[in-house]
Amino acid sequence: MSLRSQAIIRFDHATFQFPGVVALEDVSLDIHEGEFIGVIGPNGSGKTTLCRAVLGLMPPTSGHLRIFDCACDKLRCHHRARIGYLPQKGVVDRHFPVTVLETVMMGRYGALGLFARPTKRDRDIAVEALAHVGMEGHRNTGLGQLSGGQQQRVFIARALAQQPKVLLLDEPTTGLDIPTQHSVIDLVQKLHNELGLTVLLITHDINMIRSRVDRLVLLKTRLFASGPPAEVLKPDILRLVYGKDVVITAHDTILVEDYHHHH
Ligand SMILES: Nc1ncnc2c1ncn2[C@@H]1O[C@H](COP(=O)(O)OP(=O)(O)OP(=O)(O)O)[C@@H](O)[C@H]1O
Repeated sequence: MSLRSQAIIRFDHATFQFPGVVALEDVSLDIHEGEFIGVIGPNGSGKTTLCRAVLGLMPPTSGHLRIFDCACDKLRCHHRARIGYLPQKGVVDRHFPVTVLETVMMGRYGALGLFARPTKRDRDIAVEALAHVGMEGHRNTGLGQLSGGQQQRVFIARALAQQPKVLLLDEPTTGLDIPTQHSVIDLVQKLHNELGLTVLLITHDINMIRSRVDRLVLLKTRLFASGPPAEVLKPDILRLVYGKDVVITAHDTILVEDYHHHH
């Protein structure tokens, strides 16, 4: 058995519910070390729930979820600390008084405990994380002074400062212009290749990631399809999941109408 066949995240017939709502049902999914996985699906299909589950914020109501072969029913389980997380982007106040390096140092707090003083080693790890995202020259800049794309790089560095095995990104390109969206995804791909990170990337932008990921996971409350992009992105599968909202152009670009209009 090769190392690669070791599943580091394993959903086994796992169901996740909010009161009165099944958010994800009977999901069985093995995520292997070193995979680059894109998670797609329509509005309300359970993408964020999958993310919350992996972070330990939502235990399964039936079935099992194991992270690094641990059931991790405590949020503070050290296995969960090996998962670097980029939340959906909020708006950063231009005057919020925090520097780039201070932001990245927050990624060390899980390892430090909240009241321990960071050491030189913590600082070195944070600076190295900034170098990985090409922002080491901005360490003393105010976070609010940066462009949206630069802020995303800093938040990715904060996740890297955790020295994670897995990088979990929830809609990392939302609110960015198209060239910046590409540069953020390029960076994620580079980190995957160079650091050997396992990547779980949640996105609605199928075209942006289809040529980059090893595997697509298509959700619609259930795990509807999982496999290489060419196998998942078949017109009949897409029509079943997205219905009349999906248009596939002559150039094979996939357009999903109405995405996020409810937000
Ligand atoms: N806090 C909550 N309380 C109750 N129901 C919720 C809550 N959060 C999500 N849900 C429901 O769970 C289901 C899955 O939602 P989830 O947010 O995981 O989907 P999503 O694919 O991330 O959606 P989107 O693309 O719109 O962000 C939906 O039916 C949603 O209405």
